[in-house]
Amino acid sequence: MSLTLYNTLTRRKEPFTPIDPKNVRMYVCGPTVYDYAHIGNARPVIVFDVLFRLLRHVYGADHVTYVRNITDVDDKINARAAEEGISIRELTERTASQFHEDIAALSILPPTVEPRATEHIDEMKALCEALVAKGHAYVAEGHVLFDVASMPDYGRLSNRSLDEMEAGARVEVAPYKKGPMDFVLWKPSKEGEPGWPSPCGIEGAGRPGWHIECSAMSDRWLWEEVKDKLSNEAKARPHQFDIHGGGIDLTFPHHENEVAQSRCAHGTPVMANVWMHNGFLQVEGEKMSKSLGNFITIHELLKTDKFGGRRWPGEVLRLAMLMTHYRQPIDFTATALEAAEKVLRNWYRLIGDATACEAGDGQSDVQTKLQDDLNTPQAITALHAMADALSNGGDASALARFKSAANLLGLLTMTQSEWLAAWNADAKLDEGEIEARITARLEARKAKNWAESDRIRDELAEMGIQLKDAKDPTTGEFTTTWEVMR
Ligand SMILES: Nc1ncnc2c1ncn2[C@@H]1O[C@H](COP(=O)(O)OP(=O)(O)OP(=O)(O)O)[C@@H](O)[C@H]1O
Ligand SMILES: [Zn+2]
Repeated sequence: MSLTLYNTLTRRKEPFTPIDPKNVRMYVCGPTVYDYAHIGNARPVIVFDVLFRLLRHVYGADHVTYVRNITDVDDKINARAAEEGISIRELTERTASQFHEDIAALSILPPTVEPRATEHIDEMKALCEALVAKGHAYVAEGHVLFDVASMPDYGRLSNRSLDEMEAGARVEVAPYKKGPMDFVLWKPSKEGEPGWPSPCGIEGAGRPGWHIECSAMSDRWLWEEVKDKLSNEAKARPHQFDIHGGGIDLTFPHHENEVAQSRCAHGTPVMANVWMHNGFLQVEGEKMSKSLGNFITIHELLKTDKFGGRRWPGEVLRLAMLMTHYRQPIDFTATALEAAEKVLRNWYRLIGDATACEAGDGQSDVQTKLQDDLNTPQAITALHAMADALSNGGDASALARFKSAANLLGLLTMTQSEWLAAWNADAKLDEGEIEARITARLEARKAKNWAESDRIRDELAEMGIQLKDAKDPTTGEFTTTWEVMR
């Protein structure tokens, strides 16, 4: 077994060695809960779910702690709640439960811990105090600010020098900052904004900056809560953990600043050993993002016909996403979803209602490929090879091996009946709609548009509707009837 991962910190692929193999620890930045998550946001959730599954498989399910937070205090949240005229709590609760509903449909395992920022304010304040006491932060006009000049290797993660950053700083610098790149750890809250008693002798209420939230939550759940059960080697490396992940846009400033806060507060050489970043999901070459307005939400993809004129099963989105390596950009298209759906349909047909089982003997090619920096495209190729072999005849254990190899990617987690039933229930096709599609298909046939006619047949089959074509022996007329597949 050898797992290699690309590390943003060293800019190369390296063998992964956990600090304590009995307690592998990973933190991934979760959503800021003020709006529906878009499918770009789904990418880190899916990618790190695959890594979580792989780590559990390699080190044992009870030996991996995965923390993915919820950011429920942020100025974007305040603004949205005010806009909608609802309380912040109402907005964050609603958005967080929508997020959970959405990602459950993508077969995402729940993380070990899902901490909320508002439940860790004391830890954030303690970090502010420690940073001020050690001369890495200062108080100015009700703010606590991190003094980046106090950290000699600030910029190491994102590979940029402080001079370069300062020269490029175009934002207007607040007059109370010592240096233009100094960032906020704590800021004052006005009447009506969420606030807590401030640290560092500041009077009045305030709230944390975004970066300090992740430094506090990762240390609480990956060090404080687990330190007693760690190996002696791991105890000798306090406040450090194995893997920290997120989208590539978080490298700077968010992760750079997390590193600065955590290392300076605890006096450590690293915050996390391995930093992993997924590439963007793009639309016509541009990052899918809320601010550009070019986004489609997970909810819309699953429940409405806004993308490609139809609804899509969550597992299709998951497979389509994993067809590209996590560090590459993905250009998102309906064609990719269609291709993924076709593959899944075939695979489900192949496994039928075989129930899940653990792969007993040996390591599959799928696992080997995943262990090479999560090479999901090659893992999927390996799954195709297993599927081909199976369709030429295979015994129950070959089937079980195929299914558990697919499970490692979070695929084929259901039986074929469950998949059809889930999709049918979701599609809620009424008879009128089925008839309308059959008419459309007959028209396509008349026009000799075989591709379209096949597409409609496949689409209905996907929803569990089987078509039967017949020619009337007397009139020669072509007719189609349908029935629900069993
Ligand atoms: N288009 C995208 N492709 C891949 N990952 C993305 C994309 N957009 C956001 N992410 C990731 O989603 C996670 C949640 O981030 P966050 O809640 O800050 O979203 P966001 O950056 O505010 O979205 P937006 O850029 O649309 O405003 C982060 O790990 C971020 O890197
Ligand atoms: Zn974070």
